Order: sequence, then C-alpha cells, then structure tokens
Amino acid sequence: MSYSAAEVSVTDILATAHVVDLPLNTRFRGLLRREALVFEGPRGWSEFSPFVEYEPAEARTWLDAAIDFAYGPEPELLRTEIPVNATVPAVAAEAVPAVLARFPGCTTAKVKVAERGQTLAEDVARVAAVRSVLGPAGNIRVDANGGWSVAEAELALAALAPYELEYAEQPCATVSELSELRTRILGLGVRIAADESVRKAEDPLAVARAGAADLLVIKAQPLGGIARARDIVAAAGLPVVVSSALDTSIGLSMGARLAASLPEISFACGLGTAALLAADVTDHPLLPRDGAIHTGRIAVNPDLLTRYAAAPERRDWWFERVRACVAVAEQ
Ligand SMILES: O=C(O)CCC(=O)C1=CC=C[C@@H](O)[C@@H]1C(=O)O
Ligand SMILES: [Mg+2]
Repeated sequence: MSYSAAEVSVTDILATAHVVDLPLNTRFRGLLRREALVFEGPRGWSEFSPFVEYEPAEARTWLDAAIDFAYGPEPELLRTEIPVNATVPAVAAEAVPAVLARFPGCTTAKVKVAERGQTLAEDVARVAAVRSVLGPAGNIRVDANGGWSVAEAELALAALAPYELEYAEQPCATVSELSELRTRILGLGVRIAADESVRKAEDPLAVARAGAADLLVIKAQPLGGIARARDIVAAAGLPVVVSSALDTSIGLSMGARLAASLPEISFACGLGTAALLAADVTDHPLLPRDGAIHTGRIAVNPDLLTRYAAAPERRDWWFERVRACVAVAEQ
C-alpha cells in the first residue's frame, strides 16, 4: 500500500521543501541543469523532480512516489549494495573515456543513441569507443528513447550488433513498433527493453502483455513509488532494470531501495547518474564505487540546499506544481 498525493497535505510537504537547481557536468537529455524539489518526512528526505515540461496529469505519479518515500512504509531490503551501469550521454566518441572514468568499477555501460541531429555513424563510433574502454567482458546497452522508426532501428541495430549489445532500450516509440521490431530482429540476438512504454504509458503493463519487450526499465518516481513499482514488476513477470530519472542522490536512493527490495536483479541498474551531476544535496552523493551504490537513506547538507537554491520564481513555480498535482489527484 502506498500514500497517494491526496492523503498528505500540501502544507506538510511544503513546510520542509527546498527547490534546488543543480549543474550537470555533461549535457544529458538536452539538459545542462536539473531542478528538483526535496522535502523531509518521517522516513527521511524525499524528492519530487518530474522534468519541467511534464504537465500535472503526468507529474502526479512522481508526487505520489515522493510522498510515499517520505511517509510510507519501508519495503524489506534484501541487499545493501546495487550494481549500477555507467550512463554515456550522446557525446562525441573522443569524450567517451572521460565519461566512463566517472563510473569507477562499472563493467556495464548504457549509451545514448538516436539523438536528434546526430547520425548513425556517430552512434556507432560512440559505441565502438565504449567497447574499446570496457573490453570484451563489458556489457553495452543502447537507449534510443523511441527515436527510431522500425526500419531505422533494424538498420541501426544491425550496425551496432557487432559490438555485442546486452539490449536496446526503447528503440521505437510505440508498443506496436517494438513488437514488430522484435520479430524483425530475431536473428540479431539483441534484446528489447521498454522504458517510455512503461513509465509514460497509461497502462505500464501493456507492453509486457503484448510480448513487445524482453525486459522492462523500471523508474520509481514516474511509476508512483516503490510499492507501486514493485507491484508492476511482480505483475509483468519480466526481468527488470531499475533506473533513475536523473534524480539527485535522494531520488537515486529511492531507486536503490526499490532495487534492493526486488527478489532478483539480473542486470546492472541505471542508478549511477549522480556521476552526471556537478553538484548534489549531500556531502556523500550516491556515486558509483566499485561499480555499485549503497541503499541507505541520504543525509542532506542544508548548506548545499542554500548554495544551489533555485531562483525565487522557480521555487514558486515548483510549489505551485505540487499544488497542481494534488488538485489533479483530488479530481
Ligand atoms: O538508465 C540509465 O543509465 C540512467 C537514466 C537514464 O538514462 C535516463 C534518465 C532520465 C531520463 C531519460 O532520458 C533517461 C532514459 O531514457 O532512460
Ligand atoms: Mg530510457
């Protein structure tokens, strides 16, 4: 059971809330800065950080997740360390070694591909550079964020398959495209993971039911929190990769605790993204060490909340956003 946005008052949430504006150290998802609202509840610090373009109807589940993490029941944790992957933004191939160096001990890398304005040749060069740093024993997955048509995906994955892919994440946008692609590339040996088809879908289980993916990417904030994400994992019956939403270390700890509560994690999790931030809200960011992060709660340094405080108008915007999400929940 989880706490829905309607059950805790806005006053409670905003009483301890801070809005931070953190710099990234490389452009990721078109962003150079990441804003997040963080607040404290009886269980510890929590985070509400839907991307700014999301409307309240979509951001609402992120608020449910944040409230659940601050006030809700703690799941039983089965492990204290979670193996994580390196996340490689759509950088030039020459920049790959420096990016990977931020993820010490990570033997799996997720590489962004199909970035708008870039070519397949750039994707191939980036993946080749990752393979040459990781060596033959490393695992490489690519994430196209739905950027390819079925035909483009078929072509691109054929070009990338020689570098040995662990899986391709959201190669196409829709469930029916994923389904078709999956049939078309059977001979290639590349698995398909669904991300947006889970976290942005009306029904997060539809992709599993359609048999359109081999595994699911599970993100705690968009799916409404740890308890709801656990239910989705149990119902889907597919292997999962728990990933971040480019959160601060607080949101990452929500993901880490979700991963720690699952009966099985057979893939490195996409929870190493504190390494993409140039600042955080804690003196002990959840940076990968020996290829893993820990599953403890995060101690916030109030000085960092002050140093990285968002401008007053942005703070007001986030506070209003919380109110708008609660209003949607109460409709
Ligand atoms: O999975 C990872 O390695 C890190 C998380 C990550 O890639 C993402 C986080 C947030 C937004 C997304 O564009 C992106 C993703 O699509 O998976
Ligand atoms: Mg993804």
